[in-house]
Amino acid sequence: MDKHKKSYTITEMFEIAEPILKATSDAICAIDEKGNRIYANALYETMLKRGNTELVADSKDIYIAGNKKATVVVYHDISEVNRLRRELDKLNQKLRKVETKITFRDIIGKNKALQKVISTAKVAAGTPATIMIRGESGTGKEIFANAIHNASPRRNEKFVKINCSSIPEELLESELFGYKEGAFTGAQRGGKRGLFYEANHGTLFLDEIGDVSARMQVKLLRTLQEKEIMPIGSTEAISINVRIICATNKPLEAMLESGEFREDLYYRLNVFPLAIPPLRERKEDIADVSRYIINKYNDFYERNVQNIDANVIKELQKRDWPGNVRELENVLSRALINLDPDEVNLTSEDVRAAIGEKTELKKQTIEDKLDDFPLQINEAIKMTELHCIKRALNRCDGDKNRAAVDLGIPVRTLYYKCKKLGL
Ligand SMILES: Nc1ncnc2c1ncn2[C@@H]1O[C@H](COP(=O)(O)OP(=O)(O)OP(=O)(O)O)[C@@H](O)[C@H]1O
Repeated sequence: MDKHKKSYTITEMFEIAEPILKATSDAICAIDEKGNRIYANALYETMLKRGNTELVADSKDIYIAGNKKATVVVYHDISEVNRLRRELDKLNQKLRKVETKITFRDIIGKNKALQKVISTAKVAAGTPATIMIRGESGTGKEIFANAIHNASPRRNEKFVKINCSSIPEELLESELFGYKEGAFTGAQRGGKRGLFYEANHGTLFLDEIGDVSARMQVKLLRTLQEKEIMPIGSTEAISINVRIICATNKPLEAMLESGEFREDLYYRLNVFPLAIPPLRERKEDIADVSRYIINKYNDFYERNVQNIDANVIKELQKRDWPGNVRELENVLSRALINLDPDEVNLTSEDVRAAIGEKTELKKQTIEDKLDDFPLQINEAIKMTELHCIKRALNRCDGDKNRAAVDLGIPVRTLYYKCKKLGL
């Protein structure tokens, strides 16, 4: 032992260590061998006074020259850790519900036409045939596609979905078929597997199939005929085994007439047609669907609605629901969010308020968008013209004759405007 080393009393030791003990985020106190408190840091006072704090404590005895001189107790505040743990548990519960596979039992409605579609879909699920689902937006095309996949022999393989209308043509091609490394500038290293490849042995759901361009229709037809894909920039075809389910809200038969949709592709896709009726044609289902939605979202929004007033259903049945079940789901979700967490009744006032909120919101977004327009009228008109013309040309695959008809202007005016706007 170092003879020159000064020996300290336990109290002096705490005084020396004070700056360190003060800097920690734990509450610390020390008790001498007689049980008297000889030290407590500032946090000790505040943390132990806060009644609801969740704490865990550790203690250690301190010996000097073999004699026990004090016991130090360290308290950790674990309320934040516990809060996060509870949050995580809740999220995990929600996630488990979301991950639960969608089945035909999730498609609610006793309406005869809907029940007929469900039974046809069940038969189709057992076959490898291509299925074409028709129906307005929000009628349940995607849940049907999911339920079919989960009832099919491919249920343990992947279900891959792509919305063909939300992606520009060049991107759609690489998304679907993939590309080889170096196929084009900006192509990622190692290339990219397309969704057809991803869905191999499983199901590929091509949503909004009526919106694919003429060129992509040719590529899709070739893929379905040959059962192989050719990634962009590659010379080697890859065999694939994919079940196709597609959906659209477009009048495909009229598009065949006008030449916008290929007949050969139509017949390849339309092997098992399923047409989902809109909600306004099955208003008798609104009660069951609403109850299902409330049950589904009660947990999600941490609400506790147990009763739906009879007037609510009457009120809901009066509407035509152009956005179908999705719109009904949005209205009921908003009504739930606005309720008190303990409220057990959903009244027609709650629903009316939620419907009203929606119209207000819609108005606001349009106004907001207009707020971003240039102040100068000429500039604003130019911007609108540019937007309308681009949209029409896109929809008509660059065909100016058809675009001019859609825009309601002579084709010569369209040529002139395109030149002026630099298109
Ligand atoms: N019969 C039904 N029973 C229960 N929920 C339904 C039913 N139909 C639709 N839904 C729900 O409505 C919402 C919209 O359904 P989905 O996305 O399948 O419609 P969609 O026809 O594919 O819409 P879009 O054409 O806009 O892509 C989803 O949350 C879905 O779960």
